[in-house]
Order: sequence, then structure tokens, then C-alpha cells
Amino acid sequence: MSAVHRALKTHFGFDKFRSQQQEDAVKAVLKGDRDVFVLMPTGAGKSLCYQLPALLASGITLVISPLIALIQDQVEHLKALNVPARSINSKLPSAERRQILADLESESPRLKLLYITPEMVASPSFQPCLSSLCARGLLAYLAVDEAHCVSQWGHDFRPDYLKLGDLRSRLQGVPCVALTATAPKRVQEDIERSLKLRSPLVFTTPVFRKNLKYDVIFRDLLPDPYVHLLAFAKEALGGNTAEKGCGIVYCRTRESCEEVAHKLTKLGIPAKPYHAGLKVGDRTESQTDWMADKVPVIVATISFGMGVDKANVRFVVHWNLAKSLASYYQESGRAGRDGLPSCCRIYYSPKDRDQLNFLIRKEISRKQEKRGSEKEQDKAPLMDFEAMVAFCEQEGCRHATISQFFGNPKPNCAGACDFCCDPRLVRAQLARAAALSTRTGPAQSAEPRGPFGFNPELYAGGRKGYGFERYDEEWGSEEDDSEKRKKEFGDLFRKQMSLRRMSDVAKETFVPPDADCMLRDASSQRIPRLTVKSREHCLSLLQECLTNHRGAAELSHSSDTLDQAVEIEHEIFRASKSANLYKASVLKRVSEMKKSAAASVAEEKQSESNEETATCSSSCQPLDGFTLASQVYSLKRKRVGAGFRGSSSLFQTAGDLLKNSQKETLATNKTPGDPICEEEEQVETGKTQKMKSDSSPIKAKTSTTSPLSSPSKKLTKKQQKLAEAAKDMRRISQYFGKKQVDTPQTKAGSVISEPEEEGSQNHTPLPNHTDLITKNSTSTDEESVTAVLLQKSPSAEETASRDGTPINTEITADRAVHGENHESDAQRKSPKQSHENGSPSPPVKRSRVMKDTKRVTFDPVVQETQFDTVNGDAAEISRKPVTLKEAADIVVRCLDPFYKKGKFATKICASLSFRR
Ligand SMILES: Nc1ncnc2c1ncn2[C@@H]1O[C@H](COP(=O)(O)OP(=O)(O)OP(=O)(O)O)[C@@H](O)[C@H]1O
Ligand SMILES: [Zn+2]
Repeated sequence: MSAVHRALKTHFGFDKFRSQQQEDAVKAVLKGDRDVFVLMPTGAGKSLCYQLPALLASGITLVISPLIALIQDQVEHLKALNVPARSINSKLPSAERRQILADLESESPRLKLLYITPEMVASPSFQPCLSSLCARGLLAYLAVDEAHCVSQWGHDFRPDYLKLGDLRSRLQGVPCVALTATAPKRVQEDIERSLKLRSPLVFTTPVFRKNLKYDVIFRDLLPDPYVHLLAFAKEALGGNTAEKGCGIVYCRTRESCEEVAHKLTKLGIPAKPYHAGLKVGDRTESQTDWMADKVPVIVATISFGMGVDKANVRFVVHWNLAKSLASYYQESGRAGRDGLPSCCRIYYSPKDRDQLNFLIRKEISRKQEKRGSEKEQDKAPLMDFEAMVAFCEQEGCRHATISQFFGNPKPNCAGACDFCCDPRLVRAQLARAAALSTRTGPAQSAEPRGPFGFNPELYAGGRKGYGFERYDEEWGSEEDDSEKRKKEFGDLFRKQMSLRRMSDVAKETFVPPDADCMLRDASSQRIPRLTVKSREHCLSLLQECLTNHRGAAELSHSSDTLDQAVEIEHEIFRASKSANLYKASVLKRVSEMKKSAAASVAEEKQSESNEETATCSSSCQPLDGFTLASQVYSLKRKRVGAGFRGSSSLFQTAGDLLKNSQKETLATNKTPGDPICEEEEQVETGKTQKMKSDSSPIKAKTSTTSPLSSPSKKLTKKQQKLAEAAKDMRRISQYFGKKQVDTPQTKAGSVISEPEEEGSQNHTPLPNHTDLITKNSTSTDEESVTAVLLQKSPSAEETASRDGTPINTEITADRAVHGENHESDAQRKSPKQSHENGSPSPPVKRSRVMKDTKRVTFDPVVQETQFDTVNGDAAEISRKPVTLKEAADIVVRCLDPFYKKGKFATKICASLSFRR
């Protein structure tokens, strides 16, 4: 017996390979001299093609997989086999994450397989680990599971998968294994290109699976579809639901899931729904119960089942049409993995087809609007969908249709489909459906009718959005929804029209949630202009806050804080009427949580001496010789005081900051500062200002000429004015802050903005007080004030460019606020750079610094305390109403700190300070 066969038996308990292709693929991967492309149908045993070599090779195999649920499933399966496999993901408790990272950093890690999502592998927090593994030659293989996600022609295209091409480039010399079940020819080519596979060896098995019986039932012809489904399920399960296996019913909408599950249960077969609208706990329970055979039927949206490895699935029903034949093949392929006869049925409805057709076209058009251009591959979803429709409507062997679609020769069906079983029945059904269609008239036609008619040429465009990847759930109930469709069409029409008028409607297009979106009611568009990304960002803010309160400030988030955050977010979502009020409420909640947390540590903080703060400030060395913008973030607040404090950013360039901090580093030559130290440094208080001006590495470029640069000297008259102005500004900001909230706090330490689109540079600078006040004061409406507080503010950039101050540092600092998914350019580039330089940087620390800094620098409690100390009348001011005149006065004062009681103290140096 060969070593490979022995390992197969020892680790997996299999006596032989499932197929010749499986064996050949395993051996090719083991050889390690070529990249390998495994193209086998679902259930063919693709995973083994990298899992077995991973166990036999020295080092760790990095497995990229699209869904955390799928990863968990695989990891659990491997753990049960005593295979050292783990996953690093956002749901992992921090203790476990630390344990895994410690193992990976050890000299000879125990772990053999590390599962990770494409997002996580690209995240800054993971880079040090990756670089270290790579540098130490500990990466055995890179396996990309569900590789069709990489292709823009693939039905589950995920933009983050595209980044894997870069990862691939970094991992020179590490063989790559790409695996997928569904890859028509063009998708295969795209995968090879995207993953930069080097003339890979391709292992493929025919898609035909003779144990699967396919049939199509026209739902509209049935007197009671649920009863029909019940009879089918009973038969497929062998009558005894408890022992003979289980089934999956796929629905397109959450409502359908609920409805079908309810009906089946009522009729006698226990069924549970599974969709993204369920509470996390309920969803998990549905899956667990089904996996454990406690509930025989799961009724789910397509977010369920990717990679579900359950051998005894006796039937897969599509209550609604799949979006493509490739998807259908994959989804239906979850049946009969044990090789026993199983059934795959579609309950087809032309009405359903029309809806889907409409939605696909809409999705295509949305993508095109967003992109602003057409691409050849835009056509793919429609072509794929047409193949799906043809599968249902044609007179012919279903297996043959599938095989041909994947470029395989026509198989010998041998009665494994309804047509081959009895073509007359299929024909009869088609005829009855055609008759029904004629009777019911145009409603059955292929195109939905909108108020202005529907011109597919105009609206579908001969182009397509790459992958029509998110199609379920938010499309509303399949039941009588003509009103909704009318509205949808109306919206689409308006958008199309305004697109033609060159308006930027694309911004308003609702981008549906990803399949693994954690939000409740993720696809709800109840609040206009509130995007899923915004909500996810808010969720992460809440979770981060919750996590901190528990003292688990590491990068991970535990699942219970996530649950809690999901609940809180949903509660706010439900209670909010507008996007801005929603964001305001989130910030308020974050602020409240921070306050309560800060209260508990307030005593501790007070006891820390100024001396310590100053020491810390000077000892906090930049990482890798580079000072993070977040480390000098206090600049922004200094600007608030219009240069009142010593080293005002008004005169500071990023280059200066860098130079000075480097000088300081060399001079002090101390050990790198603990981020916590930096945290403390950022906690500016009135008491520490002098210290900071003396010890801060940040020196004003024009400090020798600026009258504002030496706060330790006796203040000149002008300086006093500036001081007053600064004080006023604080009052003002306090005023608006208080008035506004009930509300959101700029001081909450987080500005909620649209999280950046993939790859975009759309960062929201934290508004400084001046900007806020300036804008707020022109607004009387509560919501618009909130909007000013929360929306993307050009303030920092404007101010900076007005000043001539390079904005890079501030932007980077702002980016830090967005957490690990919104890393700075520097962070994004760092892995590659470090690889190229051969000296991996330690971004783990960097990201910690940024994270910590952001929290403390803008801690509302700190700001409030500070203010109260300096201006005891803050609270009073905040409660006073303000007249329009007062507001105008305030605005002008903010714009010009030399303004006082209707007069401007215009001085050359003043204008110099502002123009520089
Ligand atoms: N050599 C083998 N002998 C017997 N069973 C096997 C063998 N290899 C794999 N299997 C089993 O086949 C089932 C399907 O394997 P696997 O999950 O790897 O399929 P897959 O091709 O990856 O499917 P998917 O496309 O859904 O990811 C699993 O239960 C697995 O344990
Ligand atoms: Zn057939």
C-alpha cells in the first residue's frame, strides 16, 4: 500500500479513492511542481484533493473559502477526524484566535490547514501572520475552494476573490489548487487568469450523476402545490421521515421560505426555514437540527447549503427557479452525495420566470449604472438564465442539457429524468402550460409591463453586470406583488431616465446584502438612502464598542457581542425614520456605551500623571520608522483651536511630521511605545497641553515665525484672542453637540459614513469642530444638522488644502476609524511592499495602534471632561436656545477667530496662519 493510500485510510478512513480523477488530482498536488485545477461535480470529493496533500506535506495549507458557515462546516468535519484544521474569522473568540496565531508563529506549527475568507486573508490584521509564514517557508499550498467565485462570469462572483490574484503573486513558489464544481468553459479560463495559475493540470469528471433524477413540474397547473410538494417529499424520503434522509427546498424569498416551511410542517413533514432574515440563533438552530436529522426538511434561500456536506439529502426542490443552469446544477447537486438515488425537482412557474428575468435585467442595469460602462460579460447572467429556462421548457433529456452546458458529451440518462422516463407526460404538461398561458394573457409574457411599457433592448442592455451574485431575498414575495413590481419598474425607469440625464442616480441604487450579511432585515429598503454597507459599518462600530466593554480589545469579535450588536442595530434600524437619524442613533448608542465604559476607568485615568503622559508621548516610537497619522491625530484637534496650542497643524505638513517624529525617535532611542501608551498620549487634557507642546515630536514648520507656536511664553494679545476664539469654538461645538443629541455625537469617536466601496478611496475625514459648526449653523432642521455631522465632510481636506497642508496624514487617521475593512492605502500596500522588500512589516501592531488611538482620541467622555474643566459653563450653554443672530455670530467667529463682537482683528500673521 502506498503512503498516499495509507494516509487516505489513516486520516480519512477511506479504503480507496472515490475516482481516478480524485486520485490523480491528489498525486498531482502532492508532487507540487504545477498548479492544479480540480473541476469535479458537487460531492465528488474535491476537498480531499487538497486536504490529503496538506497532511502529507510539511507546512500549512491556506484554504480560501467564501463563507464562514462553509468554513466552519469543513473545520468541524476535519476536527472530528483529528486533523489539525482551524479557521481565523471574525466570529472567532479572541482567546481562540490568539491560540491559533501563537501556533502559527511558533517554530513548527501544529496546524496543517488554515481556512480563511478572501476578506480576512486581505485584512491588515492577518498580514504579519501571512508574511511570517511565507518568509519562513511554512506555506505548503494555497487552496482556493469554490474558485468560480473568482470569475466575473461565475454565478457567485465575489469581488474580494479578485484580490487573490495579488495574494497568489505574493506566494511565489507555493503551489495553488483551485477547486470548483461549476465552471463552464469561459469561467474556467477566467479562473486561471484571475488566480494567475501557471499552466495548471486540470482534473475533471463528467458532470453527469446517474443517481440524481431530474424533473420539472409546472406549479401553476397544480390544484394545491403544497400538497404536491408534500407527496413528493414523502416519497423521496421513503415514507419514514425520521430515518430515510432529508431534503432541501430552495426558495427565492424569505417569505416563501417561511410559508413553505409552515405549510409542510402543518401538512405533516417537519420543516424549518433558513434565511438571512432570521435571528442568528434561529438560523443556526435550523441548520443544526437539519444536519442532525432532527428536522427532515430545511426550506432555505440560496445562502444555505454552499458546501453543505450531508450525504443523505434525498431531494432538492427548487420552489423558485435558479438564476442560472450552473447554479441549479450546483444547488441540486447537494442531493445524493452518498450515491443513492435522489430527486431534484423544479416547481416551475412562468410567473416566477418573468420575475426573475426582470430582476436579472434590473441587476444588470444596476451594475452598468454603477460602473458607467458596458462590458461583454454583462450578457452572461441572461445567457445563463436562458439556459435555465430552456432546461425547464424544452422537450429533451435534462441530464443532456446539463452536460452540454458544461461542455460534456451527452450522457446515457437511462431514465434518470422525467423526459427520458416518459416524454409524453412532459409534452402534455408543456401543452397544458401553454394553454394556460394563452388563457391568462399578457401577464404570462416574458417581459413585465411597467407604466410606460417595457423595452428589453433599452433596459436590459446587451451588457451584463458581472455575476448576478446576489439575487435572493430582497426581491419580495413571489406572491401577488404586481404593485411592488410596478413600483420597481417605475424606480428603474426613473433611474434609467435620470442616468441618461447624467444624474448620479447610481448612488441611490440599493445594493443588496451579501449572502452572509449578518444584519437583520438586511435587504429592507425601508429607510431611503441607507445602504447595507452603512448598516454593516454601524454594526461593526457597535460590536467593536461592545467588545471593548468586555475588555477584549483584540482584533477579534466574539459571537455573542455580534449577536448583541445585531440586536441593537436592528432595534435602531426599526426605530429610525431616515438614514441620518439612524446613523445619529447608532452614534448616540456608541457614545453612551463608551461613556459608561469610560466612567468605570475614569478614576484610573485621572490618577495617571502628566509626567507619565509626556514620557509616553515621547517614547512612542513610530513603527517601522514611520509615524502613523493616527499617532499624530491630535493635530486635528489642535486645529480646532485655530492654532491656539503650541504645535498647530496649520503649519504642519505630513513630511514634517514624519521627519520630526523620526528625529525624535532617533534622539530618544527608546523602545517602541506600547499602543496603549500612545492611547494615553492622545488623551489630551488641558493639563497636558504644555507638556505636549514641549515634548511632542510634532513641531510647527513655521514655528519660529508663528506667534502661535510657543504657548509656554506669555501670550500676546493676538494669542489671547485666538485662545478666546478657541474657547468659543468649543462652546459652539458643545452647543451643537448637545442640541443635536439626543443625537449623534461627533465626539462619539466615530463618524459614520458610507464605508468605502471595494477598492475605492472614499474615506470620510472626521470633521473637526470648525467644519461642523460652520455647516451646522446654516441648518435649522434636525436632520440636516445630523447630516452635517455625519455625512462625508470635505472639511479636513478643504481645510488642509486651504492651508496648503498636505492632507495625507489626516486622511490616514480618518481611515483608521473605519476599522480593518477600511484600511489605509499604506496598509493595503504594506503586504506587497513588505514582500517585495523582503522585510515584512508588522501591521498587527499598526492596526492596533490605529484602532486604539481612534477610540481614545475621540472619547466623548474625555472631551467633555476636558471642556468642563476649562469651561465650567458648558452644560448651561448647551441648554440655552440660540437665536439666528447668535448663530450667525458663531459662524463668523468660527470662520475667523479674529472676529469679535462685529469686528475683525485682521492681521497679516492671522491671514498668514490661515493661508500658509
Ligand atoms: N475517496 C473517498 N471515498 C469515500 N468518500 C469520499 C472520498 N472522498 C471524499 N469522500 C466523501 O464525499 C463527500 C463529498 O466530498 P466533498 O465535500 O469533498 O465534495 P466536494 O466535491 O468538495 O463538494 P462541493 O462541491 O459541495 O464542495 C464527503 O462526505 C467526503 O467525505
Ligand atoms: Zn434524461
